[in-house]
Amino acid sequence: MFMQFVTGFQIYSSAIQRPLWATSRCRIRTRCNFSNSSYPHQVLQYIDEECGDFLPWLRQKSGAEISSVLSIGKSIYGRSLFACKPIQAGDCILKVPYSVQLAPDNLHPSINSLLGEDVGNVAKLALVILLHQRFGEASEWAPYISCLPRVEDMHSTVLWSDEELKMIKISSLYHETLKHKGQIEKDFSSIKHVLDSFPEYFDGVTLHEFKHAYNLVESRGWVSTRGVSMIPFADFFNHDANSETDVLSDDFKQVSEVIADENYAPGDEVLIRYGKFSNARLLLDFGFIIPRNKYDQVKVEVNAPPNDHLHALKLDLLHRHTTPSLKDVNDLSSQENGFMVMEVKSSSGKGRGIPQSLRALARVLCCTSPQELQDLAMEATQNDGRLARIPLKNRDREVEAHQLLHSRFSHMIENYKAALESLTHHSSEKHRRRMQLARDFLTGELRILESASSWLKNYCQTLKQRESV
Ligand SMILES: C[S@@+](CC[C@H](N)C(=O)[O-])C[C@H]1O[C@@H](n2cnc3c(N)ncnc32)[C@H](O)[C@@H]1O
Repeated sequence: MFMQFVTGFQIYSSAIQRPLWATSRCRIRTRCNFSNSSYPHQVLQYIDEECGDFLPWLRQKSGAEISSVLSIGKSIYGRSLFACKPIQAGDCILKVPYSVQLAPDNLHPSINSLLGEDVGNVAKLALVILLHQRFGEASEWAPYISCLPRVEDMHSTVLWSDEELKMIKISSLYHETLKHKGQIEKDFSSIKHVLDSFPEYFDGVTLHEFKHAYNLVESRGWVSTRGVSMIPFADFFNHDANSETDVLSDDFKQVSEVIADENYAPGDEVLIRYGKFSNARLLLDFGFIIPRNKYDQVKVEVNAPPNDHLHALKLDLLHRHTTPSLKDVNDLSSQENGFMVMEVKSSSGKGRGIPQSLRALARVLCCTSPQELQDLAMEATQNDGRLARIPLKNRDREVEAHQLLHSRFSHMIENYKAALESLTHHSSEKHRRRMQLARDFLTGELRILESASSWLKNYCQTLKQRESV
């Protein structure tokens, strides 16, 4: 649930030897809107006033220079980091010692000792944040805590009301969100007795406040050797799916570092990649989506019809062949009863984006006799053990299998269109923003479904044409 965080000295060493070609890639850059005067003046104009004392405080607390090339500003993504001096690819642009990172071990032992084993690191770190929020100006972390966003400005779906969540009911993200909300509520119940034991610190903490702290951790924390860590300053980086820049951790030197993956001019917003995340994942954990996100994927469910007289045989066959090798090479794996579908770039290409395992399932579901099923089992044994991975010899049946998928996709497309049409104007600013997020999110998933549907339609037509020749 966090941005990916590469740990270990070895990975760190290889990261700074990044090949030079990485610097010439084309990527999205956000520039601040400066006037025409020279850049040092412009950069100074752009410094985020609210964070004026933040970097000097962090420098003093750590006893080390954090960054001499980045300054804190604001972009359309909220608080952001900008180059204030020229940066070359390969430069180390930021170093944050572990000693000034917040982690679950910052929780006082008297509180920690009361927590059960079932309480995870995110909940523990959320408690650390709650504690320092309560201390206010008296907290030694106040300059950092005061820079964290207010709950009203965060839009992760775990913070959406039941009414708002209905807008995305059509997507698997709806159920993912409910599951995640359930986990947060469970964690809150598990720590409630600790909150009650320390009324001087936690008096009146509500589930809503806990959720806020929990989502602060999920949207800004990195998995680390300390479990999960909040890395002040590094968590002002915004996300760009095309960036190759990660936050790296060197356990030997006890420091987190960022190495630039390309050149930046003063005034450029410096962006990193949190991970290769779909929009569902971005919206659940971070509260935003990326239009035309190249890592986007939609969960599609296809079930065996229970009234099929071969139902039991088919399930048995599928069960016997559901081994780890069913995973597709491109990691488009089958997930429980769902399949993750990505955009199919060309309707006349190979159909990359539709998992092979989904097409295999459709081939099995279309069999009408035990003999056909046996033939598939035999073919799998003679090949690599995977079931129905090659087109069926019976071309009609191959068309039928893909028509079955096509009708499933068409049905989903109709439902997505209806869901999009039902999103009507709303008056409150927060709700309007979330409605726009829902609209953009569903539009992205619809685009994927339509691309897969066009490919399936084209595949069936091509097979039929070959048959009639
Ligand atoms: C790690 S914080 C980055 C700093 C943040 N902008 C701030 O104001 O403190 C992650 C949050 O930044 C915002 N964000 C980051 N990248 C974004 C992007 N590409 N588009 C929109 N919002 C983004 C989202 O609100 C996300 O939850």
